[in-house]
Amino acid sequence: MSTTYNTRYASSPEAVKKYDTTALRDEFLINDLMKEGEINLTYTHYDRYIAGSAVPKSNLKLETIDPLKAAFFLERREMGIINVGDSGAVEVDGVSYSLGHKDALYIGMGAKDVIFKSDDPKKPAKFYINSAPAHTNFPTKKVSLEEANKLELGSLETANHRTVSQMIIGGVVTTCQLQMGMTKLKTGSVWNTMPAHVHDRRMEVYFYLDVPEGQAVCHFMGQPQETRHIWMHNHQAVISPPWSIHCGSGTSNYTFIWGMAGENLDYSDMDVAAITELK
Ligand SMILES: O=C[C@H](O)[C@@H](O)CC(=O)C(=O)O
Ligand SMILES: [Zn+2]
Repeated sequence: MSTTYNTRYASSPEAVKKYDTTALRDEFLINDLMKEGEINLTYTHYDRYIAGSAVPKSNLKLETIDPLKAAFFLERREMGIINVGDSGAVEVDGVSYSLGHKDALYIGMGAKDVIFKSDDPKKPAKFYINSAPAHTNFPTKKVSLEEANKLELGSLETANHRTVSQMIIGGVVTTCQLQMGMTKLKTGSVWNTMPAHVHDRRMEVYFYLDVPEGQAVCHFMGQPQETRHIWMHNHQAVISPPWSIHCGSGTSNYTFIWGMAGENLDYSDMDVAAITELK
């Protein structure tokens, strides 16, 4: 078996108020990503969203997992992939898409064979994977970082100057409900998604990368007036419930991949929490 998974159930905000550090990390932190020679996935009960990784030494074939009750993984799902490692390829029903560092691939519902490959097993590709239920097939498409829709947000004065690259999003690629992109903080800026927001219509998963050796990112979650934090290290992900803020501050600048699914495809559907009101 090259494809393994674990399950995370959904938590209510009332329950989460009482979680200690261990409970919070057990529920929301994904800390088993980017293991060489494996496809490992976390199946969440938040919009049935899946987050995981594939790091091929030799070719890794995506297998279906039990909770899908599907003949093949993408029978009723769509998938987004971003390569955060060295160059590789994803073969979809015999068509090979080469993905360099930070290239993305959207795979539409119905694709039967998905195979992850590294160009050089000594310098493997590291594919970060998100998947959501789908209702129809939209064409598979590669999106490079250059092709992404860019938003320049924040400022150095407020330590949140960053570039959001919307990679898998309407206008760039058509999806059923999946949206993914990458946000890079400029040197000297440490705060992502500040002012923070909730969007109760949509869940989100954050994957932190390019965190320099010896540095870390403190991820904030919870209702705006009941916040909690999770210390995150490079190549860890965190599940963000729809009722929760999701922002972070690092001990240096860093990059992260956000992915979401839910009720609508309107990226700007966010309920911003005033900074002065956070508790
Ligand atoms: O709902 C959108 C997601 O939280 C991210 O796109 C926000 C983000 O990257 C940022 O502001 O830094
Ligand atoms: Zn968000």
